[in-house]
Amino acid sequence: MQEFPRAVLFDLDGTLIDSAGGIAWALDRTLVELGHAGVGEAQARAWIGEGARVLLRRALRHAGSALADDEAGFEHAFARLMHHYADSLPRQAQAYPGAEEALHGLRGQGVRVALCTNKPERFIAPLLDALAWHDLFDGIVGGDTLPECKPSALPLRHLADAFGAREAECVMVGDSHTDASAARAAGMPLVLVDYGYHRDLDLEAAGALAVTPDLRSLLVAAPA
Ligand SMILES: O=C(O)COP(=O)(O)O
Ligand SMILES: [Mg+2]
Repeated sequence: MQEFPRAVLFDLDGTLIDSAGGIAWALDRTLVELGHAGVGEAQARAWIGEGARVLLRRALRHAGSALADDEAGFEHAFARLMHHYADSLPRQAQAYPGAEEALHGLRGQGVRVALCTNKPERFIAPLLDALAWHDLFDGIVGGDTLPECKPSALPLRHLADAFGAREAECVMVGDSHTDASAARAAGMPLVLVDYGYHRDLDLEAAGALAVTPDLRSLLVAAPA
């Protein structure tokens, strides 16, 4: 990073926490309840990143379920997923090594730290409780907080605005093409993690300032 940012916006799933096992558990319970086979974690990982509705629609299509394209049926299935999703939060609360240290370190350096996730907003506070990450974020935007979610630029612009910062003075840190596209649309510098759920994303070609295996590398760019 050439200049130290005023704010760092973090994606959640696949970037700060390895939540795929918990999300897959909730998805499979939903699918089985609807009479389909579960898909397992490896398959679910490939569908995470564009919010829970996209995840469920992909899973229903994969299962050949008519509910994927039936509005009322889909809403019923989505309500079941949300029910199981709430129960899965303790399983989702797996921080990646270095994530918590990076968050504390940035805050200690006076950088504003925000959560910019496509996860439904209602689950964020309980998940932060489970992680004991209560007061770590200066701003939080979930997938249904605003009229548009990532890959729209809106959540990123909203957070930059809330911090009185220009987009170019912030950094978006994420794992997937939704993060990369949102950062590009917002004109915000991007850092990608090389783990996570980056289906369809060519890490080297995504235009990131850096691709990192460890979020603690964000602290290296701090001014002396
Ligand atoms: O819920 C999702 O699909 C992904 O959430 P994320 O934006 O934190 O990766
Ligand atoms: Mg993600």
